Order: sequence, then C-alpha cells, then structure tokens
Amino acid sequence: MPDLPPPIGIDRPGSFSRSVFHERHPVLIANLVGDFPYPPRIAEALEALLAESLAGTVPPRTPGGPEIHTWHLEVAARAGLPWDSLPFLWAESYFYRRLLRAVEYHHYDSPWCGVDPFAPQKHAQLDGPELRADLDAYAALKGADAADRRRALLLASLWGNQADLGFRTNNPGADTGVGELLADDADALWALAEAPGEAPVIVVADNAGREITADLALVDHLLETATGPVELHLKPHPYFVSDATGLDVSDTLRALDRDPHEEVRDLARRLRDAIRVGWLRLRTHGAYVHPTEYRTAPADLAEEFASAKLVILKGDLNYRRLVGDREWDPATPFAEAAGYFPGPVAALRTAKSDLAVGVDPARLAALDAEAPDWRLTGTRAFIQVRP
Ligand SMILES: O=P(O)(O)OC[C@H]1O[C@](O)(CO)[C@@H](O)[C@@H]1O
Repeated sequence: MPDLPPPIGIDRPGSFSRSVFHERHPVLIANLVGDFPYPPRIAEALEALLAESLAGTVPPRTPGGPEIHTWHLEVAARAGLPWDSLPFLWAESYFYRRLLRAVEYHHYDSPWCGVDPFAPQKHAQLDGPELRADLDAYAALKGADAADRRRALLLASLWGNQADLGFRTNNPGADTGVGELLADDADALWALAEAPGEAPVIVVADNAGREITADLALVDHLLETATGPVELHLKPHPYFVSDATGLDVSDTLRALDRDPHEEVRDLARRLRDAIRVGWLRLRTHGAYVHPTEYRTAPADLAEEFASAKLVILKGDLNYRRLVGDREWDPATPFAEAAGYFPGPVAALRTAKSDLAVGVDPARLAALDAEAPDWRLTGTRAFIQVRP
C-alpha cells in the first residue's frame, strides 16, 4: 500500500471532527431521549456512552450485533485507547455501533429491537415542506429538454446530500440553497453510466429523506438510459443518523404514492416495477457499516465494484471512505486518491468535513481567504470521476 497521509483525528481542539463529538453528539443524544420514551436503562446507557466518548477509553468488550468478527478485530486493536486518540472515521462508526447497542436495536428479547432510533427525524423530513418543494420541481421537469432534465436530476441528487440530518443536528438553519460546484466531471460520469454493456451501474446511497428521494429519481433515469441493471446499495441498519436502509426506501416509495403530482406517483410505480423484475436491485453489505475505508473493502464487495460499469458513491461519509479520511493536500488529484478503487468510480458529495482532494489550487487559495469554513457548510460540492 502506498504511503498515505495520516488519518484525521478528533484530538485537535477547535477542529470540526472534535466538535462532532463535543457539540453535535450531546444534541443527538438529547434528541433521541426526547423522541422516544426510553426506559431508564436505555437513557442511562446513552448518557454513559456520551460521557465515555468525551473523556473515556475504548472498553475491551465488542459491542454485539452483526459482523461481530470484524468488530472483534477492530475493537481488540483499539481497546484501552482514549477516545480522543482514535481516527475520526473509526470513532464515529464505533460510536453508532455502540449507540445501536445502547438502544437495544439488535436485542431480540427487547421490545426496542428493530426500532430505528432515527425514524422520527427521517419521517419528519419525508413529510416536510422542503421535500414538497423538491417534488414540485421534479414534476415540473416533465417536458424539459432531455439534456436539461438529466442535468437537473444529477444536480438534485448531488445537492440532496446537503440535507443529511446528522449535519443538521446542531446546524438546523443550514442553507439549503444550491452552492458552488468545485469539480464537475458530469460528462465523464454520463459517458461511463451510459456506455454499452450489461454490467450494472451501482449507486451507493447515503441519506434517507430528501436525498434518497432525489437519488431514486436519478436511479429511475439510469434505468431508462443504461443498458444494464442498476443496483442501489443501502445500509444494513440505521447509521450516522439519517443513512438510508431498505425500510427507508420503502417508506419513501409510499410517500411518493401519496403525492398530488401524477409524475411523482408514476416515478414510484416505475421503481417498484423495476425492483419486481430485477432491473433495479436493492442491495446491502456489512462493510457499509464497518469503521474502515473502501481501500480495505472485503473481497466480495471489491469484486462487485470491479464488475460494475460505474460505481456512484453518494455523500460525505462515502467520500471519506473512498479517498480515505486523511489529511490530504486538497490539491491532490482525485484520480490519485481514488486510484486504488477496483473499477470506474464517481463521487457526488457536498463538503461537510475537513477532507478535500481535487481542488484547483488557485480556487483553493481564494476559497480559504473568502470562506474559511467552506469545507464544512455543505455549500460546496464535487462531481468527481476516476474512469
Ligand atoms: O451524510 P453524509 O454526507 O455522509 O455526511 C455525514 C456527515 O456527518 C458527519 O459524520 C458528522 O456527523 C460528517 O463527518 C459527515 O461529513
């Protein structure tokens, strides 16, 4: 493996990654305890997890749940370390594993088994005015010029990533307008996605709510134009607040069914039909909730990536996994940072963490001067492709 920059940590005072633990997570835990009438044992477990993650060490016991062997190894390698010394990506992923443990998500003998702790927040977005406006805009695309429509669907999926609920936990007023595109490899993306051949296009989803709705509209377009099937890869269980699971897709399709616009109801019908005939495949893999980068993806998932026509990775967390959640020089070409990926790959990401690669050096200097927090606000986005 080539020399890689060091992982982004959570130890630096004033850093964004540290603020996720020290500012965002306390709000997140308070929201959970407010959203559900959890009994004392669950509320206490959540508070204890929060306290441990702010000032404690990693206990030796592996938190139960699926993929236990992977987690045995991961935890054994970090047991006894202060949370502060952990890499950001590992620490966040472990935090959500522990959170699911605290709310007894995988306990078959608990009435809280299978209760998505983030469902109230996800459902609020499905019923919210912003999604309403998104669907009005979708319906208004009817009759648009084909190239304009395709561009609009791609941008909606890209900027839909701004709407992630973790990002909004302590940033509820985040600007939801469209911002600046710092890289635009859209032509390369379409050339790969629409190339002849029966290999699938894989879309690795990110968040439920507005983002998965826009992703489903993009998937519908791919189903229309691609010459092979489309796979939508989802999380196997709740994760990072709003990450989309199979249940979220089903909830979203139901929400689309209720829409006043015929175009939107037709979208839901086409997607269901495509799932039924196997043209659209919903898929998941345990690796999507591992605390690791795609560089070390399990062989079976790497093979799936390798045999796809194109893998489209949505969102900031997938981006962190793709290029590595590391202290990259932002001028590093995307093709270099993602060069190891087993097949053609595209990232659609709004910037919501310190990581950046593939930024034009001249623009970078200006950005750092005019908007020093540009990496964190979700107002700058990337469409980056490595063929
Ligand atoms: O939903 P996305 O785009 O993957 O982003 C998740 C974001 O939430 C955070 O994990 C913070 O909670 C960021 O680090 C990350 O960028």
